[in-house]
Amino acid sequence: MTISLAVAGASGYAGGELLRLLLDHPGVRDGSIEIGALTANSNAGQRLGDSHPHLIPLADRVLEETTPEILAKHDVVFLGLPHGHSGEIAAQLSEDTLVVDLGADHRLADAADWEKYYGTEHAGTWPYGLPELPGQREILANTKKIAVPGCFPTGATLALMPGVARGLFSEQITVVSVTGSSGAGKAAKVPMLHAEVHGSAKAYGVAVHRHIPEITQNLGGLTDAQLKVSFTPVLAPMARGILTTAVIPTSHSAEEIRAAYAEAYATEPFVHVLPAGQQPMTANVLGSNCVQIGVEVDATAGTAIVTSAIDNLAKGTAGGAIQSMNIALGLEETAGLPLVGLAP
Ligand SMILES: NC(=O)C1=CN([C@@H]2O[C@H](COP(=O)(O)OP(=O)(O)OC[C@H]3O[C@@H](n4cnc5c(N)ncnc54)[C@H](OP(=O)(O)O)[C@@H]3O)[C@@H](O)[C@H]2O)C=CC1
Ligand SMILES: CC(=O)N[C@@H](CCC(=O)OP(=O)(O)O)C(=O)O
Repeated sequence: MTISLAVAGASGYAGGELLRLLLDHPGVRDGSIEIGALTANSNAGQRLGDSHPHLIPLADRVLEETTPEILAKHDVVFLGLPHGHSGEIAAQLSEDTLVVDLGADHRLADAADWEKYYGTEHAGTWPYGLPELPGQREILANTKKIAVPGCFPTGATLALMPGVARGLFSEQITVVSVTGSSGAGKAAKVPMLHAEVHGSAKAYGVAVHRHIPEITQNLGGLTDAQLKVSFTPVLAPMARGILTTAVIPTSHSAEEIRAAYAEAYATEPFVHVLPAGQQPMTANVLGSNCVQIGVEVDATAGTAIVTSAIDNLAKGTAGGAIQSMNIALGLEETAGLPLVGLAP
């Protein structure tokens, strides 16, 4: 049986990255998965190649309107839409359709958190598409709805998970993530122009970024401790990549913490804990679904310093979405997901 798949928001960065990865998915290559409708908003009626000239095999496909009727004809629907647009569309799709939401709409469990940080009505909560979380693969293998994590929560959660779950850190967690500008999407305006971003770096969303409750939710689910999570994103002059630095008071040694991380991630295909003294670099993971993690301790300060590097568009969005789709469809989890980055 052929699985038919649609991508809503195909003209955007997340939709484009999904299609780039899907084109090399073994299911697409052997014909068992068919790329069906590609939909957009302002670009509907245009060629996909006008939005994504790099997607050469699909360049002449015409983008359709994003309607439930067009999406409903498919077994799998990816929603790469701005926040607040997935809930209404998803509600009009069949219960049997595997819907993978790349937006934030279904990530948070607490409606009050959603309303506080997003300012609209909460659409509901779906199983969270981070397979590395304890017990999550089983949940994803038995669901038809997946909320793909935000890019910062992916980098921060994977950087902190083993230390928090094993009680190696204190409750006060400080996270700073340096990000490339593609995280803001194609529709971003003046603040993302080359002249504004090039040769400069700036913090934004300070103390109010909407990924604070998502990171807190992920880490809070791993411990009974009352975590206090501070998160600050920093925009850097690069297109892709997120480098996260987490600083957490600890009384444990670097060797002990690194051994705990190595053990926790020993069987994870995409998570790589680096040896002592080696630090993650965004270039090492670009274009891949991989995460690099560095673990050090500053004994003088009494803090662990854990760093992680991801590609925001790959493991941080489209790659993570395909990884969860693979699990939900009973396919090889790593299918179609590059294990090697594009460095230098
Ligand atoms: N970029 C990233 O690194 C990450 C993105 N995400 C999430 O993925 C989603 C997509 O982000 P991204 O691709 O970056 O954003 P883009 O702005 O690049 O793309 C948005 C897409 O949604 C379409 N769209 C815009 N408005 C509407 C509407 N009213 N109805 C239907 N479609 C609409 C656009 O169509 P058109 O261009 O034709 O107007 C475009 O295809 C967002 O929810 C984002 O938060 C999550 C993690 C990381
Ligand atoms: C550079 C930049 O602007 N990045 C975006 C990250 C968006 C994202 O990954 O996540 P959502 O799916 O939750 O929107 C931001 O900080 O809002």
